[in-house]
Amino acid sequence: MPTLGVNIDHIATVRQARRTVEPDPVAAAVLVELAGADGITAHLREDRRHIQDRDVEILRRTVRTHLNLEMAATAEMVKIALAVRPDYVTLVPERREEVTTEGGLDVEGQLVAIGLVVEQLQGAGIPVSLFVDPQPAQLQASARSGAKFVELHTGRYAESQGEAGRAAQLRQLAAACEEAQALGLRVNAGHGLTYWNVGPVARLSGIEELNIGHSIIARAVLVGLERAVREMKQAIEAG
Ligand SMILES: CC(=O)[C@@H](O)[C@H](O)COP(=O)(O)O
Ligand SMILES: NCC(=O)COP(=O)(O)O
Repeated sequence: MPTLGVNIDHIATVRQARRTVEPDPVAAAVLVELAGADGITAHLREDRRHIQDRDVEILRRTVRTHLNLEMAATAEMVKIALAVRPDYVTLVPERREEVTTEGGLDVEGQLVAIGLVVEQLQGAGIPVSLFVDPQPAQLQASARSGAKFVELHTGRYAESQGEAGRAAQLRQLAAACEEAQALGLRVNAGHGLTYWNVGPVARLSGIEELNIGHSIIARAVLVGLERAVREMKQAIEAG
């Protein structure tokens, strides 16, 4: 059964809508952990559209479970990660004009650059996860990069239409889980997972952690964080 990492980016989205101080993602992380989350994920984007540097610095001092810092593979972000020292880093692709993360990292095409970032972070004792599409070439390149983890991008599964489409995407994710483990990679998964589609992904063999954000925060707006987190844990356990 995978653990649950809650991505609190969109607590910060509400705050940034007025460029004010509330709701505070740091306070949200405390409530999320009290509700039973197994980890906190925060994505410090280069454009700072939601999570701010201050959030990450304080989260490092307050998170009691584990802190996953999502970031682009840039010198600026490496410097921040080496200073903050999250429990692990997930390298994700970023484009300023994107609404949210679109595809996975092109590890195959950027193997040298990504490998250097992996070496810098893991050399400093910070494990690295690579956010990749569930494709053999990307998994093989991820293993060559030296990264400890991959996080399988579940966006295409989440957006798939109809039973046949979902089943096809799930088969691809299952095959990717198997190949990643055979390559010696540890496996997480995330993006676009909801209360309604998380079950089949939670049942895939070998996934250690599901990173879920938008769907939980969207429900929390209506019913509160504690219930939203608890119900996502239940949805994962129900499988
Ligand atoms: C990589 C991924 O799918 C998310 O963790 C990422 O944080 C999405 O970006 P936004 O939170 O800015 O939508
Ligand atoms: N890496 C996936 C993540 O942290 C959350 O993605 P989403 O659930 O907000 O789509």
